[in-house]
Amino acid sequence: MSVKEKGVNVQVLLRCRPFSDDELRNNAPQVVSCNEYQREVSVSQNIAGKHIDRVFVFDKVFGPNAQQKDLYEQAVVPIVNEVLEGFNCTIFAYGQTGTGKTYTMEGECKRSKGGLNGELPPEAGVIPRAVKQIFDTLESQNAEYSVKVTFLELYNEEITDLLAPEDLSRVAQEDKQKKQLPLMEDGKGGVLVRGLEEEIVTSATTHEGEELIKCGKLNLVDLAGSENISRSGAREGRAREAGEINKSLLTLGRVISALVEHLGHVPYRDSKLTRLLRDSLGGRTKTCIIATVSPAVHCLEETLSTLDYAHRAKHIKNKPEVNQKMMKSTLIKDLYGEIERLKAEVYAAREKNGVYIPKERYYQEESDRKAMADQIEQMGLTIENHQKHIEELQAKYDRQVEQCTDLSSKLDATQKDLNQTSKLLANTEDELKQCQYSLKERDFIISEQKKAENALAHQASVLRADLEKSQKDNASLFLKIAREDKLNTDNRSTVNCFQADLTRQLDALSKLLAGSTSQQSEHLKCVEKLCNSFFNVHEKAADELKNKVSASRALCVSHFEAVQNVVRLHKAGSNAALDELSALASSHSDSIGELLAAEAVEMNLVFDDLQKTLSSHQGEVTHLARELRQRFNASTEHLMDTSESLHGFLEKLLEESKRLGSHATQVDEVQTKCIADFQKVYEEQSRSDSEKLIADMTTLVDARLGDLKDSVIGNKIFLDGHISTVDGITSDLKRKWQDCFTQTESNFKDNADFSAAKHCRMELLLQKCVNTADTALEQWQRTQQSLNDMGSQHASTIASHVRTMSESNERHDVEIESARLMVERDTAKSGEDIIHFIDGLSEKERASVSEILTTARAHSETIENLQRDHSEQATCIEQHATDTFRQKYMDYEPTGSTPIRSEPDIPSKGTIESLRAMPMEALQEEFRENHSYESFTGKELRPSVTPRAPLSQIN
Ligand SMILES: Nc1ncnc2c1ncn2[C@@H]1O[C@H](COP(=O)(O)OP(=O)(O)OP(=O)(O)O)[C@@H](O)[C@H]1O
Repeated sequence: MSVKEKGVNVQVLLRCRPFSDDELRNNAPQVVSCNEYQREVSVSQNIAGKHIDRVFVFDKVFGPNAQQKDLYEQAVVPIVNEVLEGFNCTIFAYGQTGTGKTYTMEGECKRSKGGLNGELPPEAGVIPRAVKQIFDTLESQNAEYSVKVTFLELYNEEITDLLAPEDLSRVAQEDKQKKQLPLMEDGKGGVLVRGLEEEIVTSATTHEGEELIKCGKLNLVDLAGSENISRSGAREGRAREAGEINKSLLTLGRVISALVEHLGHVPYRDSKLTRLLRDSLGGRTKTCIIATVSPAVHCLEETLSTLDYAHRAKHIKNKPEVNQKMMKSTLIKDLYGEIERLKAEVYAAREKNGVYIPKERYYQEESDRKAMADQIEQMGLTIENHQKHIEELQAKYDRQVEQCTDLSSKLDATQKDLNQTSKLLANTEDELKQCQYSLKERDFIISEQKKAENALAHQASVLRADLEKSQKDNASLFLKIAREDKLNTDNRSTVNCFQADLTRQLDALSKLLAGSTSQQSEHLKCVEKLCNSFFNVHEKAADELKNKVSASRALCVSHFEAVQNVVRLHKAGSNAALDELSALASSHSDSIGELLAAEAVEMNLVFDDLQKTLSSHQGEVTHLARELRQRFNASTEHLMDTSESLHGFLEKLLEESKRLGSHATQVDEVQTKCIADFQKVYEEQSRSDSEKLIADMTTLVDARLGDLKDSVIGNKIFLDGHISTVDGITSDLKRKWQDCFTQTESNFKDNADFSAAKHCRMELLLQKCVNTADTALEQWQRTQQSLNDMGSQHASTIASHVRTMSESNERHDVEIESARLMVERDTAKSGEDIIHFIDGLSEKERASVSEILTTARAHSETIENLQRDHSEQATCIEQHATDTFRQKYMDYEPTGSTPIRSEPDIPSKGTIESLRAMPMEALQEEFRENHSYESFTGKELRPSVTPRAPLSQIN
């Protein structure tokens, strides 16, 4: 497998800063020590009185004494070279606040003066050095190049362009929103910051030669402090800031975990930082993390956390690729495209007629917009329906109002008619009263006449008695009193005069009576006519009234029915609306429930995931601890084995030494034997060969043998010494080994204790995490339950409300119905009452009118009778008086006895005149004085039905 396929691990460097002045002043103990050669960082800890060291190995380690230049040359130069080769590279600093991230990345150029010949000051950090290297290299290559720089700040999840023109950066705080730059997918799996200022730093003169263009990118990132948010002093106002920073760093941690553990889903999208660094973490960029720590004890916890974090990040594998080299023409084409796009953007920005948003958000917003449009359409339809309904109701209401107005105008007209009729009735009643008054007046006059007639009759009878007495006296004196003839003649003439006078009077009376009677008859006729006309008018008015009342009743009924229909419609409408509301509420509640259920499922998944992760972590930690222990045990065993094998080896060595000793002895023996054999052979040969030569040879051999013997002995002595030395060394080694073994064993035990303690601690932490997750789950379930309860409560409240409303509608309907029935009944009753009343009134009037007519007729008859009787009586009186006078005065014979002259008591003319009835006007005057018209009531006006006696007895 090639490197490209396998991937390259993220390079992790560790830099520990020197003690700060404060820390030095406070004599802060050192807990971090760096071994740059071994690339190790060890952290000393004292846990429960035990001293424990933790060691981390990184790709490179820079201790407190490491200079900026050292770090740059050892770690960054190769990276910048790779950038110049066409790779994309990222260097980011990670660590607690105040541990030197900015110092490492930027350095302290401002404080320090630059060196000669454009040399950077020794305090200059990675960024200025990298920039210088890039330009130096490009210049030295004498190549055509172009360098662009972008400088952005990611703060509170908001990206700000630090290269934006100054006037823009000076805008008010509220305008800052506009300046925030959106992060967008570039469509090639990467991200770009839309609208980020690109500064072209410098460009060498153009050389038309090479057609291929290399392109490399270097990202230099200075992260925020990695410490706990609670300790960063983030309170209240800064909570969001802390939260957002924390979110970025937490997401970065999660991304690293996901990459290290090869999880399927890497949550790059959860923060802008991870979106920006996406290609640097598990992508095609070469990445170098510079972890910075403090040596002081008070930062221990954060230091350990940073070390753990950085150590984990070591396992991230990136697959760096050289950026595609492109043809100049293609690049120019691309650049033209880019220019066009930028032009469009500038135009849109200038005209403010364009908006740029991420694709996902666009699609999301598009779908939201569609859903909202549908909803709005539906709502529009509902509103339209409601509007129509309202319009219908309004039209009905208007019609009802119109009908009501019509009815009220009709009612007014009827009222007016009724008033007129009432007036007419009152007038007619007045006229009737007047008539009745006149009748009474006439009755009174007639009774007065009767009284006068009676008085006259009485006077006439008195007169007759006196006359009879006088006639008797005169008859007795007739004879004697001749002289009284003259007187008698006078008497007769007086009587004749009286008779004539009486006749004249009676004639006048008769004439008066006849006139009065005819006047009365005329009057009565007039009354009758009036009564008839009144009756007709009244009947007509009553009929009309009756019709009007019936019509008004029918109208009322129809009106009530219409109202009831409206009410029914309204009720149906409101019931439908209420049903709709209820359905809507329940659907809302259902949708909330569904949403919650969906959310719950998702949350449960998340929690399950979390729990699984935690339990897998727990299992892994346990496994790790077990493995660690096993490894400890294995290494202990291995050590034991090694020591035993070393023992065996040493013993073998001893044995070998001993064997060497015995071998030397054997050699010695063999040598001795060999010498003896040689001597023997020599002696045998010496007997046969030249003696001198043999003697010489013998001497030589002897000497040689002596030498050999000496050397063998020396060898043996040396070997013995060597064996004893080896023996000493071995036993020494054995002892030392024993010591070392004991020491290692105790170390292992310590380590095992430490790891057990850590294991316990981790288990505790994991348990806490699990508990937290459980609590969160419970909390979530409780929230869900309460939300569900709330939803159903809400729905039931709405339903009960709807029920109450519909019940009240029903009640209202029933009430309206009963009211309608009651009104209808009352109206019918009152109409009938009116009709009955009018009928009764008409009946009464008819009766009274007929009674009037009867009375008038009787009256007229009586008057006629009176007139007839009167004329008969008058004739009779006249006749009787004439007969009586003629008889008395012609048949008178003297008796011879002259009675005593007596003066007849003849009423005087004045007396007789006083008996005359008063003139009509005087009688009317008297009647009116005694009976005022105002106090006059119809009941008293019943005319006397007893016919008055005619003036029959006057004479
Ligand atoms: N290696 C170093 N050698 C000398 N001084 C250092 C070193 N590292 C850091 N310092 C000093 O420590 C102080 C804090 O460093 P710096 O501001 O770079 O920390 P930081 O991690 O960037 O903090 P923050 O997260 O708040 O930005 C500075 O005064 C800096 O000069």
